[in-house]
Amino acid sequence: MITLDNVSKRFSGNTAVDQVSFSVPQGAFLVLLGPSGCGKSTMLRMLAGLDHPTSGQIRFGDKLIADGSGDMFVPPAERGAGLVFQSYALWPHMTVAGNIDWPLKVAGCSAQERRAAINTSMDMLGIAQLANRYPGEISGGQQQRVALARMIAPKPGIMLFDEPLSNLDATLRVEMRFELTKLHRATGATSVYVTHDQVEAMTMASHVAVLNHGRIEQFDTPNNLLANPASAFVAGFVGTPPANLINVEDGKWFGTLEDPALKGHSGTAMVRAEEFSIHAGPGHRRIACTLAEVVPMAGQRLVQSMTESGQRLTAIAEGNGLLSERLYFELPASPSALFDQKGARV
Ligand SMILES: Nc1ncnc2c1ncn2[C@@H]1O[C@H](COP(=O)(O)OP(=O)(O)OP(=O)(O)O)[C@@H](O)[C@H]1O
Repeated sequence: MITLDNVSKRFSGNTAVDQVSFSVPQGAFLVLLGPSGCGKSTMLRMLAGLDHPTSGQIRFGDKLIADGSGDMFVPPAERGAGLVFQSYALWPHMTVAGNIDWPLKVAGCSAQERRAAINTSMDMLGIAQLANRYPGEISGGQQQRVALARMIAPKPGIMLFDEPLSNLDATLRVEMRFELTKLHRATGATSVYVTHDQVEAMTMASHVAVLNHGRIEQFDTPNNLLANPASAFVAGFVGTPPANLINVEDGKWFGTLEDPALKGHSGTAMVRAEEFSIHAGPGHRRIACTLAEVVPMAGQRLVQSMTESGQRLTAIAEGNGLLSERLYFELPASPSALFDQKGARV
């Protein structure tokens, strides 16, 4: 179990992590998800022991490993946590096997233990045939596999990942997502994974912490984030495509279309792309748009368009029918969720 209790991290006046509390059970796959600069890496670095919290407490199981008061700080090497970064950080003068061996050697394992751990972790990542090559002689994807094998060789109880797939191309990323999920299951280690890619989060996580400006917007399962976003920020960040957030003024969609379902509300309303229907002409509950972009997606089309007031809307079009430049998006009978002017769910 990993527990954070009111953890904050300030860098000379700048608050990177702001009073974060959560707990995940042993064996969880926690994803820290959020836009650039929201504090994900700082949280991971505090778990790894590379940064000290300014206040609050971090526990692995029952053990206090860092306390903002400064009274307790377990050094990185004694936390039983392995770390993999976006850059593979392999030693260029050591072979693949030598790189994997390095942390085992530092930990003082016997030659026999080391040999067994190197072979097991190379087998798990499917890189045994590369054992005697140098990092300069293997591809980027293979280097990332070596970095992962090096991380799991000492059998860490906690695996920490900082955007490990961002240097890989799209096809390799999909393959490695699958490999990472397999690795997580096979090792049983609790994983914490930093990304700004919500597809990675949704496919791999058991728990997701959505971060914004150093604070947790929502801590939930991937399904609940999609079904019940706690804030406008979450609704506009997760999902493929993310939901539309439509401006509502005094009970009127876009400030112009009055609707009893919005009575008295000002803020935003959530409409998922699949809840709009697309029409060629005007009508009840329809808003005029200009076609901006059409993206084919799994037998359907993602249609991006712009309203006259400049709001970008996304809808799903079935089939291959021709779409004219002038379109009308029809609103559903009621919004899936309403958010107030500060973005909180109402
Ligand atoms: N060593 C540091 N000194 C000062 N400010 C820092 C330091 N490290 C991070 N920050 C600041 O803390 C905030 C959070 O940074 P952090 O790297 O944790 O964000 P992130 O969500 O991981 O971003 P990215 O996805 O771009 O890596 C940012 O405003 C950043 O500038």
